[in-house]
Amino acid sequence: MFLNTLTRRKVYARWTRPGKFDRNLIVIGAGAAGLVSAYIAAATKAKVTLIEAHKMGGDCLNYGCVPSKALIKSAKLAHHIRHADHYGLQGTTPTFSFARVMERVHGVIADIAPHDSVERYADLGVEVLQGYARLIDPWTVEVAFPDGSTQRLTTRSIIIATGAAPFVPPLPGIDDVGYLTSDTLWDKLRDRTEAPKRLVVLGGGPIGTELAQAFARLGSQVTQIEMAPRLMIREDAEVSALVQAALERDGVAVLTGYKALACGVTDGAKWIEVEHQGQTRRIAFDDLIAAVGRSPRLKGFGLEELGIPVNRVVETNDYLETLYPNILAAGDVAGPYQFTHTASHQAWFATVNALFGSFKRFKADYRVIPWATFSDPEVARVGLSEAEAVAQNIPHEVTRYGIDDLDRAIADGSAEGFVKVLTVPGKDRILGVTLVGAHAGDLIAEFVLAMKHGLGLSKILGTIHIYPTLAEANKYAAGEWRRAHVNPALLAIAERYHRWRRG
Ligand SMILES: Cc1cc2nc3c(=O)[nH]c(=O)nc-3n(C[C@H](O)[C@H](O)[C@H](O)COP(=O)(O)OP(=O)(O)OC[C@H]3O[C@@H](n4cnc5c(N)ncnc54)[C@H](O)[C@@H]3O)c2cc1C
Ligand SMILES: NC(=O)c1ccc[n+]([C@@H]2O[C@H](COP(=O)([O-])OP(=O)(O)OC[C@H]3O[C@@H](n4cnc5c(N)ncnc54)[C@H](O)[C@@H]3O)[C@@H](O)[C@H]2O)c1
Repeated sequence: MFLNTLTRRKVYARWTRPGKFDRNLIVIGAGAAGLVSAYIAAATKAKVTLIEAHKMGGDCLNYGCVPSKALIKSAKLAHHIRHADHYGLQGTTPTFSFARVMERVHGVIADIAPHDSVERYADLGVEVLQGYARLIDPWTVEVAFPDGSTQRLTTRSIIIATGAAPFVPPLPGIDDVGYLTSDTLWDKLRDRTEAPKRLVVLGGGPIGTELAQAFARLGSQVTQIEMAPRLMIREDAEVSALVQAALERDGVAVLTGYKALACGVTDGAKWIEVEHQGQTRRIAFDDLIAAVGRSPRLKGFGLEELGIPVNRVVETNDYLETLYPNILAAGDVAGPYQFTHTASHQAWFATVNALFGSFKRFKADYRVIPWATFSDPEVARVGLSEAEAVAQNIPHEVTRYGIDDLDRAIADGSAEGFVKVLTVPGKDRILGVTLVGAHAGDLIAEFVLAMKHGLGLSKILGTIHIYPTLAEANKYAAGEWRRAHVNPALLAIAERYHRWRRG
């Protein structure tokens, strides 16, 4: 669909281009993608307007990364109190008010909110408008303000950064039983003195897995329902197995290969009907969290009227340009990833291409994309997984280091997990890393740097890592690779040399 320049020009033919523009850039949506776009534009002295319909900071700050990680922290502490005997203390059932935990979650959001606030961005030189934006033509955006007034702005370029919203599966009865999503649960559960008693978590992706474990640790009786054969299907099967075992230890009933069919209320009691290998059964619950994926926000702001093609995400080319090269997209709405850090990463390409594309355009670079799921143990990945390498027929070698062997992990009582490194056969060049263990999301940074800058495992092995740290796992993994690649001929010579030296 993205043809030559002539064809591209044709898409503008039905519109009247303004003689001049009020702004260089309008950014729609103030989540990670929009904030970073506006920041870069202002830093390069462009006149930029950022339009947000709801809350500054978008999903990550208000409904996603921030509240979930704050909840996970309280849950981990509850877990440690419960299992304090592992550390020579007396384990006990934690007593707490769930409302206080949620109060802390909201406190954390409030503490971080100034980073993404209207005031901060205004100080940086961004014009921030709080209203709903709609594309009128390729250069005009209309803002509808909460008081009912509207304003039309013209701009040379536009970045669509409208994000994604939780997908709610169309199960019969789901509206009658009521459900929570990541958008609603932080407010709806805010004043509860106790965590939901019987909680169903629908979905075994990162959201479902992080929340299922956190709520179980905070006292909920959790049933997690995933229709795929295993949790966290994008990761290798051994990762899914390890995470499932960890969740089960925390009391989560993990049902994989279970399809949700319907929900209902019988005599005031809520249930969900699931099907597994031809058998159906009902699971009673008090609350249900739908965590079965997030759908990009594509409707209601002019994409249809402008004829901008969408296919689950806004269609963009390598430069993040839509059908109209002056309208670009970044973040969850553009895909293919749905992470805060990929949204910010794309924002750089979208903004630079929007503002300076007439001189030089940059292709969005997806070569080294890391992510982590903040279960306990954490799961972090960069590059290829073993299953992907096999499926794509990519020649590779696998090196493993078991974190159960790591001094610091043993001392910390977190001796679980592994580092798995895929390399080019016979070389130390890294193709991908999967890291499972405490702080895996932090530890993987060294491999991300190595991959990004072409450093092989020998360079990691040759780097001093502080003893005793979890980060030593990376070095030991590199050491495993080295041991498997010693030159036997050289070793034989060394052995003869030592024998000769002994006389
Ligand atoms: C529970 C949960 C946990 C998560 N944890 C992590 C994590 O640990 N790490 C991680 O990297 N990612 C995590 N994510 C994903 C992360 O939150 C998203 O990838 C990220 O927020 C995407 O940023 P974005 O800018 O693309 O979109 P958003 O943050 O969704 O921002 C889009 C903004 O656009 C606004 N908007 C939409 N339409 C209009 C319009 N027409 N006019 C004006 N404004 C509009 C919306 O109100 C919204 O504020 C998590 C998500 C959830 C739900
Ligand atoms: N730590 C992180 O970085 C983090 C944390 C949370 C979310 N996120 C982002 O948010 C995105 C969305 O996360 P998510 O977990 O909601 O979605 P997901 O698409 O990753 O996982 C959803 C899961 O639900 C299952 N499912 C779908 N319909 C179902 C049904 N009817 N019954 C049972 N199971 C069903 C799917 O098989 C899938 O495994 C992720 O892809 C990720 O990019 C990131």
